[in-house]
Amino acid sequence: MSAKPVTSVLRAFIMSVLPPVRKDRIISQLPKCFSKGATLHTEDGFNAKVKTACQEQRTGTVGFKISKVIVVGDLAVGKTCLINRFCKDVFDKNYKATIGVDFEMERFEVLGVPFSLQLWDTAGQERFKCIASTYYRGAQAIIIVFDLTDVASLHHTRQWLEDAMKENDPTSVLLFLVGTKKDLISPAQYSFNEQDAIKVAQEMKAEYWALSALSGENVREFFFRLASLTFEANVLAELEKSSSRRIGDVVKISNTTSNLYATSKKKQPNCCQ
Ligand SMILES: Nc1nc2c(ncn2[C@@H]2O[C@H](COP(=O)(O)OP(=O)(O)OP(=O)(O)O)[C@@H](O)[C@H]2O)c(=O)[nH]1
Ligand SMILES: [Mg+2]
Repeated sequence: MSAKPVTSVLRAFIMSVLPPVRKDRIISQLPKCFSKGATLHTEDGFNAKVKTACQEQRTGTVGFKISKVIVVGDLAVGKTCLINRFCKDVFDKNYKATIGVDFEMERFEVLGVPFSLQLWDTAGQERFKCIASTYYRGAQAIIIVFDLTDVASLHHTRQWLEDAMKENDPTSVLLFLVGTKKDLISPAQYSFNEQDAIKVAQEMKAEYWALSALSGENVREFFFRLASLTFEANVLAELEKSSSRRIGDVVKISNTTSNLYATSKKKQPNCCQ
């Protein structure tokens, strides 16, 4: 039996048990990057193969998969506030440390295909780090957060990335370096700090964003961009799988054809496998 009827039936079943995707979670165009100096995708629109596959309903299991996204960074940089601003549209000025991990689900519709993200909010406090790190594995995207008003938190992002990468495949995971609390910094100071942040993002091969959970500036734009790029990578992987199944051979293609950083990524050994 071919795979198509099975996936169609499964999709119909899942659609019937899940509530519909919220109207404000529908993505029909690729959202713009924040900075052309540090982006994962230089094209203006979605990959043409991805658009065609969505139109022809050839996205395989993508429509009922849940992509894992982990959020890491120093304590009190604003990870929880960032997730809460996007998922619940709330902001709490009182600091309540995350203990271990927490997670939120967000459902989108991208190019007409349902797509879910599971956002894992991890603890930045040292004493909870070993619990949190047990949840790093299997991420499709990693958000490394720093506080724009605290330069040390930017420097620590390299260590957060290194720890998260021990549990993940560097050839397929998408990286985002996110500076928070933009409302607390003057435009002049921001421009000065941005150069450093972009340099770190380029070294990491991450896409850079600056935002504020307090004002909401760039929060929705950032998550829409993340959802879109993760979706695109999933569809391309699905197309690669189905073409290799058809021709009986494995063809290696990069996650996003226009991924600036894709060619220089090398597979590193995973200590836990
Ligand atoms: N002004 C301002 N304050 C923020 C912003 N984001 C977070 N904060 C404040 O920063 C503090 C820490 O925020 P959290 O989101 O709890 O930090 P966290 O990174 O989740 O901290 P851990 O869970 O301990 O790792 C809180 O007092 C927030 O109100 C922001 O965009 N602007
Ligand atoms: Mg937290």
